[in-house]
Amino acid sequence: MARYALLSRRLLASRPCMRAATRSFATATSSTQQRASSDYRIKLVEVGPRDGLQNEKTAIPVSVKLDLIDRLAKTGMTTIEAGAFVSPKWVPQMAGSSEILEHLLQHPPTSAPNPLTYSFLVPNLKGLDSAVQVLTRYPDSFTADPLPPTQSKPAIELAVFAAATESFSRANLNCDIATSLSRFREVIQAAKEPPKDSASPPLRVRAYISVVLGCPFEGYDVDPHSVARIATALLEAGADEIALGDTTGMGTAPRTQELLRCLASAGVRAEDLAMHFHDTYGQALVNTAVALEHGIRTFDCSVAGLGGCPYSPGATGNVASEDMVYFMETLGMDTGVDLDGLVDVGEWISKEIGRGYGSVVGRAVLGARKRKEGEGKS
Ligand SMILES: CC(C)(COP(=O)([O-])OP(=O)([O-])OC[C@H]1O[C@@H](n2cnc3c(N)ncnc32)[C@H](O)[C@@H]1OP(=O)([O-])[O-])[C@@H](O)C(=O)NCCC(=O)NCCSC(=O)C[C@@](C)(O)CC(=O)[O-]
Repeated sequence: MARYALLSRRLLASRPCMRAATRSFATATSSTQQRASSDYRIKLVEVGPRDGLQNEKTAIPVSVKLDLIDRLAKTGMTTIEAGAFVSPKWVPQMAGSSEILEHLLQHPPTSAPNPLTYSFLVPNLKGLDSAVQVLTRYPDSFTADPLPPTQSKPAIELAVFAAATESFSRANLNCDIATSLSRFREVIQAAKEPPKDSASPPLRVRAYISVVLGCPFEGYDVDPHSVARIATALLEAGADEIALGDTTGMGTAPRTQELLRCLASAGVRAEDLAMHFHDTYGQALVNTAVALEHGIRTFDCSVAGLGGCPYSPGATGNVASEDMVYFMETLGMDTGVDLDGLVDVGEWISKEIGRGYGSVVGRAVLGARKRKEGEGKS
């Protein structure tokens, strides 16, 4: 009963937003007046330090991860996924996440141009407990909501991660979807309603749903209605945002559209959604365009196109942040991110972890810089 009451409330509340969603982004221009409108403002979630690095085979020192986070913050990125409180047996690369959180709280951002949020994955109460142990040692060093950069205090956000198929849920979380949802309900409730004597404020919780457009084990036919049911369950549990993960990069424009229409019919508002596209088949920006048309304004991306889930065989990196920023800015959307600075970070981290530079835009910007230098010399 409560579920239906909540759904109908969401459905009614979603009307203005759905009208905005149908307005075409193709008419966007970069005039100051239009860019000031929130419809043209894009929130990018930089997942490089977590999703970008979790699948790397050689151990990356915490100092490099911290350097990466710091450099990304300076480009204007407002939300940075900084680590994951998951089992180190499952994902060894995320083992230093407590250290990372502790360092970020001890060293507040001093030169980030925008309010900053650091996000951390938690798969269960044990992960939440590990995060809270650090947070309670520094109760005055963070907030739940982003503050102006002058306040030099980051916001901390947590993220749970469900899956749209049973096979992926078992591979990634070692449990079925129903069990994962009941665990996440507990995590979300504990994060949002900390005990009265706790030093931690209620925290914002994002909820991922992986493999929404294709599963490495079950193929392309992921039922959008199942995704809508899981999204609704997570929102009803108190999640602040649903991040739809095209983990395998199998998503196409028509199927992205079908999925988003199905979610809208189920009463899930565009403003409660974020898109997390991997670029395995080069469709991430096309699918991003479809999501923009649906009114979605929050997008995940990873510097230098790093990334991949260890439990999604064959999937490659997230859409590169450099490509995303360039794409958005050419549409007249405002990301608040300095593309040149981002390319410097992308080039640096690629060298640091011994990979080729995986951003098409990044390589083009570097090429243009080189040509300009050549012209200057001749
Ligand atoms: C959920 C579990 C832990 C279940 O794994 P399990 O083996 O069923 O857990 P368990 O409760 O039976 O515990 C087994 C051991 O793990 C420990 N343990 C248990 N929980 C934790 C914890 N939080 N932190 C640290 N240690 C933990 C626990 O203490 C115990 O240790 P032992 O007694 O053997 O020494 C495991 O499956 C896991 O860690 N999975 C995470 C996998 C992962 O991180 N995947 C990548 C992130 S998701 C992703 O990339 C997709 C995304 C978000 O980017 C979106 C997209 O692209 O789709």
